[in-house]
Amino acid sequence: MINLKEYGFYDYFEKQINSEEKEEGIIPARVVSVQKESYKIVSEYGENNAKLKGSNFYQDSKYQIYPAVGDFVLIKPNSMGDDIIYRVLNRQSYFSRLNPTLRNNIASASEQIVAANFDYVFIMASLNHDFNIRRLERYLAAAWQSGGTPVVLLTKADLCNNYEDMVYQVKEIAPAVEVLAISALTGLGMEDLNRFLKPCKTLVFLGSSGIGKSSLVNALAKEQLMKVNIIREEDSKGHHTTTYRQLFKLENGVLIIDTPGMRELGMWDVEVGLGETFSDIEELTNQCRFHDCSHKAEPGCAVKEALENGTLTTERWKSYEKLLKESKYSAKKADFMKRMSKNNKNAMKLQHNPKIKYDGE
Ligand SMILES: Nc1nc2c(ncn2[C@@H]2O[C@H](COP(=O)(O)OP(=O)(O)OP(=O)(O)O)[C@@H](O)[C@H]2O)c(=O)[nH]1
Ligand SMILES: [Zn+2]
Repeated sequence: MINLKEYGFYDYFEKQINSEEKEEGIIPARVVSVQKESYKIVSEYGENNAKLKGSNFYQDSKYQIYPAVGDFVLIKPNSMGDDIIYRVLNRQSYFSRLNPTLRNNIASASEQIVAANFDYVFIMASLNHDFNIRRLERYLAAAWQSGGTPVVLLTKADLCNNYEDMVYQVKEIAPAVEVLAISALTGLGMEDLNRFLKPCKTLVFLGSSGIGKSSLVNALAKEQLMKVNIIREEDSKGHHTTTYRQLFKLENGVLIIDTPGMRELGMWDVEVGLGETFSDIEELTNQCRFHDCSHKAEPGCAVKEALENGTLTTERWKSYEKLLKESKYSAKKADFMKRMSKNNKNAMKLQHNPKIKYDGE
């Protein structure tokens, strides 16, 4: 039998289970992967597939909150097949993004949870040429807002001969946050990490691609992550398929959440990315007659003109608009958090109450 405490299940979650549920034989479990509508969970009986109890989740039903990776859920175990998920317990922390299927309609776009119930957010930035303090600020804001505790890891310290300076710079923008320079290659600074690598604690990573996340996890796991992380199973046609666990436990008991959604958040580089990739369009918009041009029907719209004469393709314009919408959404979040974290007390309060919403201020 598995003790769910080893998967981070503690009092905050336990207290949410009511006596009726207990009498009905409903037990807690943690979601380890989500693929469309099929879930993989771990409960005291081990790992199993699970599906939603339809009447509890579908339209107009009691629970509109769907399970995400890292969530604690209540299930009715089923030794013959899929366990049945009854509901999602309140989250202690989470990261979200706009639901990509609804992105084109910003007004009705919903939040999609990409990771839940983590203790630490490892914000990673590599100490090479693209070290960017503004980007770190945004990651910090997002991390505080998530309800997890941020820890900044400056990676590839072996490639930087003044990493102490960089650590100092980061500490200036984040006085309450632990900042560590590490190298997965040489092992530099790795022992300082031990403070955060406690059994039953859950980590997520925030940072762009190539910063050395896999190398770090492999160094922590002391074996190839792939080996730790792979799930082999037979699909309905009897074929062997390979999927990846999105929440997994290292031998030392540390839990790690790694989802495609988290990776996407790491790439969500608000102003910097936008200006760089779409500088031609930004230039065009500056040429519109009205500075607040919506580029729809205004006279003297440079965008409209460029679209008509073909110097700007509709596709490119559409993707710019899409990105702009997203960045407005995340900038709003980041802004709010910046104001909040000016006053550290507020940030702490927020940290313990992730349900405070940036749009409800
Ligand atoms: N010099 C040096 N190189 C490193 C270090 N850690 C990782 N690298 C190199 O950086 C590159 C990217 O490392 P990964 O661990 O794959 O980075 P990642 O963040 O997992 O990248 P994605 O899988 O694309 O998200 C590889 O070539 C690594 O060998 C380090 O501490 N020092
Ligand atoms: Zn215009």
